[in-house]
Amino acid sequence: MRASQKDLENAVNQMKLLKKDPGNEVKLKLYALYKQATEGPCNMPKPGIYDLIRKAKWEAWNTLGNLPKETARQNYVDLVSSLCSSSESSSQGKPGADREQLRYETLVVTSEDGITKIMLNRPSKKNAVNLQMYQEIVLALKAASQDDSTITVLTGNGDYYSSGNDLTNFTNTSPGEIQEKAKNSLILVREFVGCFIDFPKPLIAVVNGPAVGIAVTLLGLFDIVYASDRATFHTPFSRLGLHPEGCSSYTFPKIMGPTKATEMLIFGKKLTAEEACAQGLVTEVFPDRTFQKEVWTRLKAYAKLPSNVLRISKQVIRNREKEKLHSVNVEENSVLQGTVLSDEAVNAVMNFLSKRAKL
Ligand SMILES: CCCCCCC/C=C/C(=O)SCCNC(=O)CCNC(=O)[C@H](O)C(C)(C)COP(=O)(O)OP(=O)(O)OC[C@H]1O[C@@H](n2cnc3c(N)ncnc32)[C@H](O)[C@@H]1OP(=O)(O)O
Repeated sequence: MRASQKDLENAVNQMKLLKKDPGNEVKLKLYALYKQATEGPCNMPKPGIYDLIRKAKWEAWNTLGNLPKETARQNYVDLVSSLCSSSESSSQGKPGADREQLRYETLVVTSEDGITKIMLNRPSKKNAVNLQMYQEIVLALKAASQDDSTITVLTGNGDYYSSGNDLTNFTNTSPGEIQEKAKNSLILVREFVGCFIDFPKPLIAVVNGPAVGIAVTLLGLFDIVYASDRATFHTPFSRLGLHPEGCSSYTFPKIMGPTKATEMLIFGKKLTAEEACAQGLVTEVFPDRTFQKEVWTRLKAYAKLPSNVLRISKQVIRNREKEKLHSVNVEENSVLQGTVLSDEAVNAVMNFLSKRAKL
C-alpha cells in the first residue's frame, strides 16, 4: 500500500522523537524527499556557491529530478521507518564489523569493508525466489540503502545464482484463493522491482552460477554485473506462458539491441557468460576458479572510494531513466496479471512439478 499524506505527517512527527542524530547526509535526503513530496520538483533558484547550507539543500532536492510526489512520500516514510528501527536495534548494542544485520529466512546479509552483501540462501532449491524471498530482498535493499556501506552486492549461495521465480509459489493454494494470491504476489513483485529501480547506491551483481528468469531480467537494473564463466543467462518466458518483467522489455533492447533482446526474452535463447558480456549485460567474466577472490578484491577497493560521491554519480547516471523504468514496471506487471494463471502458465508449472520438463 502506498504511503498517504497522514503517513507522511506521522513520519515527520516520528523524526522529532528520534534520539540519535542521523547525520547530515540523511537529514539532507529527508529534507529533499519532504520538499519533493509536498511541492514536487525543485522550484528554487540555485543559491550562490558561498551559501553552503542552502546550496546543499538545493542540490539534494534538485537531484530528485521529476520523481513523482507519491514516490517521494513513500521514500520519506520508508526512510524514517528504517531510521527508527535501526535506532531501536542499535540501542540494543551490537558491535562488530562483520555482523549479520537482521535475521532472514531466505537470505544471509552481512556488512563488512564498506560492502553490504545480500546472499540468496536457498541453495537446495537453486535459490528460487519464493514469496518470502521477494519480501526479504525488499527489506534488505531498504536497509542497505540506509546503512553506512558504500556499495551493495547481490549474489547466490551454492552452485546457482538463482533459478528465478519459485514455480511453486502458487501451489498448495485453494482454487477459491488463487486469483487473490496471484494478484497480491504480483503487487509484491512490482514493489520488489521498484526497489531495484530506486536503489540509491552502486548495486553490483556477483553472478556465481546459472541465472534464470527474473534473476536475469533484473540485471539490467544493476550498475555492475560480474559473472563466473560457469554462469548462464536464460529467460524461458514463452515456454512458461509468461512475459518479460524486471523492466527487461526496456533495458534489454537498450543494452543489447532489439533483435538480441528478442532472441533472449521471446525465444528463450540461453547465453553463456561470455556471450552475455559481449552483449553488454555482463560487465566482466572471471574464471570460476578465481572468481570469488578476484571479484571481492576489486569490490573492496571500489568500496574505499568516497561513498557520497559514488551515490551522487549513480544518481546522475540513472535518475533521468527512473520515471520511465517505473512506468515500464507497472506495464509489465499488469501484463503478467492477465497471464500468470493462464492455461499455458499453469501447465508449465504442472510439467515442472511432475519433473517432465526441465530447462
Ligand atoms: C509470484 C508471482 C510471480 C510472477 C513472476 C513471473 C515472472 C517469472 C519469472 C521467472 O523467473 S521465470 C523462470 C522460472 N524458473 C524456472 O523455470 C527454472 C525451473 N527449474 C529448472 O528448470 C531446474 O530446476 C534447473 C534450474 C535447470 C536446475 O536443474 P537441476 O537438475 O540442476 O536441479 P533440480 O533437481 O531441478 O533442482 C534442485 C531443486 O531445486 C528446485 N527448483 C529449482 N528451480 C526451481 C524453481 N524455479 N522453482 C521452484 N523450485 C525450483 C527443484 O524442484 C529441486 O527441488 P527438489 O526436487 O530437490 O525438492
